[in-house]
Formats: sequence, structure tokens, C-alpha cells
Amino acid sequence: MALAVGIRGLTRSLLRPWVRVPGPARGRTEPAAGGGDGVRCFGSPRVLVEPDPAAGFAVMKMRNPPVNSLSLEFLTELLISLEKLESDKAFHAIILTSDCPGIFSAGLDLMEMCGRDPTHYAEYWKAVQELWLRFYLSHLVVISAINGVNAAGGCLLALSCDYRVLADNPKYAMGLNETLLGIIAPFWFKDTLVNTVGHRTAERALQLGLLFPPAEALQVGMVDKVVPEDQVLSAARSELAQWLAIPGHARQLTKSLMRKPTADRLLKERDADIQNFVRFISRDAIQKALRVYLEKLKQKKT
Ligand SMILES: CC/C=C\CCC/C=C/C(=O)SCCNC(=O)CCNC(=O)[C@H](O)C(C)(C)COP(=O)(O)OP(=O)(O)OC[C@H]1O[C@@H](n2cnc3c(N)ncnc32)[C@H](O)[C@@H]1OP(=O)(O)O
Repeated sequence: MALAVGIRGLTRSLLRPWVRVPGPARGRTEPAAGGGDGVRCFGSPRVLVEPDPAAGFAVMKMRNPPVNSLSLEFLTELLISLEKLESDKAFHAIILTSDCPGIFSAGLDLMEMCGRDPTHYAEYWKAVQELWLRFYLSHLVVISAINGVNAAGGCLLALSCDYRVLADNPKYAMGLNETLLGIIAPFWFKDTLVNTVGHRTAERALQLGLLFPPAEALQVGMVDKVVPEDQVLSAARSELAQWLAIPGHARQLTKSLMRKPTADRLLKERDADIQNFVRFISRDAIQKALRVYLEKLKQKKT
């Protein structure tokens, strides 16, 4: 099985970095996220980046409709956007949000984990690991402005940020609901949750596959602030000011001090974790459970 799938190689083969943004943003100058004028948006088909270099941050909008499920291509585009902002000294922070109404992210793309071959599963899992590692350890301040429902892998992405603002809508529940699908959140999903809400809350949440509505998410510490829906981005921007006022090197080293031990656990066992995922997801019983879950999602419409 080819485990040595390079995300950078994958990246190069999938898309040219900074393709022109399709859809409404293509080729026109939009007001920058922080209100500055004349700054051109950039991005890729599934990720729109609205930079405000004068204010030192960019808004990264996920737009992989209908539900921002984290397909291999989407993961790759998120990574490219992050890399681009990290390598530009003008940027110190990112606000991560969704461009899909009512949905932050439905988590990992079930189609990537269903009916594919082991090589694909390995490649996909490596990209999921990479996304977590890169967001979790980013030297930038990353704040998520969660403007929709946010399940499993999508919740992991938000938990990897430094601060979370959630829109106050009872439909916008978030959590690691893997057990509801008959699958298991891997140890690094679990560690990220434990680091955020503590062991007891994480234990109960993970076993029961709980999705917390805003008031409960706030109460258990899964998010840091709940605000009216139309204020999610402005609240994230206001919060950013406090983070950007701290000397960058001190904040970055402190972040690393807090997070490196958790990331190192995966870095040490990365290939074993991929093999474990491939074995698990390839099982007939797991494939069947995923198909049944997908079928239920489709049936709820009829
Ligand atoms: C050893 C370790 C082993 C394994 C570890 C694996 C870890 C896994 C992590 C994950 O992230 S698994 C994914 C978990 N996600 C979910 O449970 C969310 C599922 N989705 C929903 O609950 C809903 O779709 C919704 C997000 C609440 C949105 O509801 P809405 O009514 O607005 O949309 P609808 O359900 O009709 O969906 C539209 C469309 O999208 C398809 N869909 C939804 N979620 C996914 C997904 N995660 N992956 C792929 N496709 C998804 C859904 O089937 C519909 O498709 P259709 O239009 O063709 O019917």
C-alpha cells in the first residue's frame, strides 16, 4: 500500500495555486474582510480568501456546497490557502468561516471513505492528518466564526483554531458525532476535544456522539462565545484585536508549548495511524454502516 503520498505532490497535481476565484468573486475587487478597500480576493474553487493585509488578517471562507464536506480536493485547497497566508509576512491571523448558508461543515466526506480502495483511503487519511496538523500548529492566530451546523471532522477543524465564535441558532449544533455513524474518533480527534473541554465532558460527548447546540457548546467550553447570527464575523474580528496585540513570538511559542505534545503523538505514529484507518474503514461491517448512514441522509429528504 502506498502510504508515502505527499500532500505537496498531491497539491501540485490537483490545481494551480491561486487559480482565479470562480463564481461571484471572480475577477472583481471586493471590500476586504476588515473593511479595507481595493484588496483583491483570491483562492481556489472551494476556498475564498478575503485578505485585509493592512489589518494583518484574512477571512477564509469554505465553499464546497452543499455541506462543506471535507473531500480530498477541498482539504488540499484549504491547505494551500493556509500555506499561502502563512508564508506572507503581512498576515498574522485568519478567520475561518463558511460560505454555505446554515452549514459550517458536515465533516469528512463520506464518499471518500465508502467503496474506495485502500490506496485511496491511505491518501485521504494522510490529507486529513495534514489538515489537522497544519491548522492545529499554525503560527497564525486562527479564529473560527462558526455560522452553521458543524459535525465530526468539521468540528475538529474548529477545535484546532485558537478561538471559536458560534452563531446563536439552535440548529447549529456541533460535536464529534462519529459513534452515531458506527465509527470511532481517532486518538488525535479525542485529544483535541479533551484539550478543549476536559476529560469527563469529552468522554461523555464522544461515547454518545453528542452534537451540542450553542448554549450547551458554550457551557462545556467547546466554543468561547455565542453571538447573534449576523454578528459572528464582527465578533471574530473584535476578538482578533486582543490576540494581535500580544507580541507575536511570545504568543506563537506559547501556542507551540501548549499544542506540540498533542501533535507529536500523531507525528510519531503517523503511518501506523494511516494503516489503522485503512484497516478499520475497509471492514465490511464499517462500509455497510457508512452506506446505511448515507442512505438515511438521503431518505430524510423524501
Ligand atoms: C480509526 C478511525 C476510523 C474512522 C475515523 C473517521 C472519522 C470521521 C469523521 C467524520 O467527519 S464522518 C462525517 C460525519 N458527518 C455527519 O455525520 C454529518 C452528516 N450530514 C448531516 O447530518 C447533514 O447533511 C447536515 C450537515 C446536518 C446538513 O443537512 P441538510 O438537510 O442541510 O443537507 P442534507 O443532509 O440533505 O445533505 C445534502 C447532501 O450532502 C450529502 N452529505 C451530507 N453530509 C455528508 C458528508 N459528511 N459526506 C458526504 N456527503 C454528505 C447528503 O447525503 C446530501 O446528498 P444528496 O444531495 O446527494 O442527497
